[in-house]
Amino acid sequence: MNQNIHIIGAATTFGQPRLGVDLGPDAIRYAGLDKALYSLGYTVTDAGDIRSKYRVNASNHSVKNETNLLNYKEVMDFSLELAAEVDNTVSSGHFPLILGGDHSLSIGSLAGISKHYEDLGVIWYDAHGDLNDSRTSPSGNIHGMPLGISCGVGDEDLVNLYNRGIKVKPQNVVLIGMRDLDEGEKLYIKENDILTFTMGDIRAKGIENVMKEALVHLEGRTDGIHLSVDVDALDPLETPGTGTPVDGGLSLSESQLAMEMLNESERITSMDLVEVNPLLDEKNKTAEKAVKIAESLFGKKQL
Ligand SMILES: NC(=[NH2+])NCCC[C@H](N)C(=O)O
Ligand SMILES: [Mn+2]
Ligand SMILES: [Mn+2]
Repeated sequence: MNQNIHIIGAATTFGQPRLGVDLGPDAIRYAGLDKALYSLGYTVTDAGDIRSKYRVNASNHSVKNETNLLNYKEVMDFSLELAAEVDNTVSSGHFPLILGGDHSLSIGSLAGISKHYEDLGVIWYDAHGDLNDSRTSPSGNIHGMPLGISCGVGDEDLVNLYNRGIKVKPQNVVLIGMRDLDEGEKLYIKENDILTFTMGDIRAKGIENVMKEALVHLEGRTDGIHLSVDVDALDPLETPGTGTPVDGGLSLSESQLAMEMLNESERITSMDLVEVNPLLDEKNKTAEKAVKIAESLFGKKQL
């Protein structure tokens, strides 16, 4: 694992309608992220937050429009800024650890990271596929679209953001924790043969076998792996402070085992940790879980 971690706060809320997810990066910091990483021996720097230049208020946020891409301009501008910061982070040899913020931030993080890899792999640890486009999205919320956009589907300017072309090949993607896929997403997964582990698969095979299969699939075909963790992959009993919770999710201990295995693989080269919304949380419990997940990814062992 890269010993130099650069934390980037991606304080965006425009990808979805619940106010407060832009406070996620500080909630994760206050839950003790940097101390946890220092104790594991890493050098940690923190860029502070990238924050939209657009003011957020209850009435201008997520107003329905005819394109079914809510807050399009806000998401576009934010993504460009984040992509540049992430690109510089990788160029300077650091591991980018991007704290969200809603999941639309992955448009920017993947745009910045993918510049540095021929065949970037992506592990999408989430209840959702985030593979919608404006036609298939039931909500118009762009946080339901970042993986689709990064795979080249949807609005041309978002697809070509920061550097032209597709950022991630669908065959280099693994979905883990799926339990709330929209019809269009299911179709896309089948048509593109995306390796997908639903909660049913995880219950049947166990998380250990799932992670092994995921790593075997990405071995050989990828030259780096980006891990995108949406805290709603975990069960809402574990992580209540998130905007689109779905029952029947992963436990903390399963997630810790998954992260430990990723640490041991030494293949993970960047990470997003997203959708922590402290305004929906109980005493910052969700941010504390996010820190535990990061600790396990960066090598904390139970024994
Ligand atoms: N990153 C997330 N939490 N995404 C939730 C997406 C929910 C739903 N599939 C939608 O597109 O609106
Ligand atoms: Mn999700
Ligand atoms: Mn997500």
